[in-house]
Amino acid sequence: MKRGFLNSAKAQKQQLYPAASSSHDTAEASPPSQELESMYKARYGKVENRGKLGLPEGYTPSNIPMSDMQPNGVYKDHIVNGLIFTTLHHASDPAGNHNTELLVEGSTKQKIFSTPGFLKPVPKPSGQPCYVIRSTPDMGLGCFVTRAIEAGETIFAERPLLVAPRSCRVQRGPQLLAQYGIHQGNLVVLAEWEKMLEVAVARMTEENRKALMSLANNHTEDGSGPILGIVRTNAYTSVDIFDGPVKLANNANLYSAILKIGSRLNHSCRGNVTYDFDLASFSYIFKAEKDIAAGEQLFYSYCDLNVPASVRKSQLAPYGVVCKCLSCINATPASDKIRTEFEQRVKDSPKWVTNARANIRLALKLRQDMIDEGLEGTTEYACCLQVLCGMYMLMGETVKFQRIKDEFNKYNRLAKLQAAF
Ligand SMILES: C[S@@+](CC[C@H](N)C(=O)[O-])C[C@H]1O[C@@H](n2cnc3c(N)ncnc32)[C@H](O)[C@@H]1O
Repeated sequence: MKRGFLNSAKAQKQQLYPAASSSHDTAEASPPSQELESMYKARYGKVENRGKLGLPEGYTPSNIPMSDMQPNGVYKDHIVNGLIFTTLHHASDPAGNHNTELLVEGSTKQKIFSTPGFLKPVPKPSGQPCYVIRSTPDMGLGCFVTRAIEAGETIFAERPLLVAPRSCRVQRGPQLLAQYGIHQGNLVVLAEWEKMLEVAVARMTEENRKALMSLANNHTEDGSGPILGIVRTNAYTSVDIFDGPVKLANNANLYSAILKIGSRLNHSCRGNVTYDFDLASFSYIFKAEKDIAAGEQLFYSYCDLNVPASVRKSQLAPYGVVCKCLSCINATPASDKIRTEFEQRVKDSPKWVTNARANIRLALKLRQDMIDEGLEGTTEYACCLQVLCGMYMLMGETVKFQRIKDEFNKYNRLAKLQAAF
């Protein structure tokens, strides 16, 4: 999936805890070469078929030890290759089926565990569960809502099943590549990383292990083991959790999170769901970004929204997704122009307010274009409504003002803009 899979610009939100020794934002930095050498980046998405090339003769995968189990049924922490196997466990869940298995650097574990209020309960949506996972005709399993949902409503929230580094942190990675050559060396690195993931998965409760192992796997032909294949098909890149003080280029020090429900969300370029990660409860919170009718499928965009259909197609291709959303099947040069220009048009729109009567058409056209492209869930759409409200207010059009204001209030539940009316 795009965005790591979920790796697009939209998902690149600010981290929720500050960089330890940096007063400024998490500008991307280049990793020191030694650090880069010690990690091997597995490409997410569907990678090439490596044909019949197998593991090198004479290579035997490392044996990674397990730790002892504590009386509460949770395995003790232990360190292998500079990473800690640890379990997020909440006393209120003795069965442990809301546990998260973490495979993290020690300093990262410390940052996570020292988050103020950690570990809060997972936020509960109001009312009964309102989603179901079921088959789709052409996308495998998907997640559907069982009742009408309003824009801004929380649909579900969950802790990840597993959080592990995005890159394969194996011991002697560069040496393995040098010893076995780039192709077989890569296979060895993938096999070594699988061994680490095997231990993380062995530490899970049976229910969580089953949930993880039943997720989709597109990486069956590239040398990934069964767990790494699932991780690479289903991972949300956790932009809030990273090693060291700053995020490194190419996501090298970020983490992947695998979710039981969230990893069942299929892609659409006209998505209806967005998510936030809350570090204090260590949970992903999924919210409707549009009104969703009972029975509709939930979709999240794996690709960038502000690019033409051809670019979206190429961003999605590595993930085995051929998008058949209305915006893709009905794409025209005009719809591509809307996609590539809507952000700039929204940026320009506050200028229109000074001459509201002359410019109201521009604002109405912008709103309609965004609706046509299914972009109502974007912050830009709420900005556009805010501008329209300002224009109608200045024009003394109270009925129209009220109608757009009601719509603005709905979409602003997620956008959280400061409204001046
Ligand atoms: C994270 S999984 C989503 C859930 C998955 N459908 C399942 O059965 O568990 C991602 C995979 O779902 C499939 N998928 C997602 N969106 C799709 C779409 N719009 N069209 C076709 N397949 C899609 C692709 O195989 C993709 O690699």
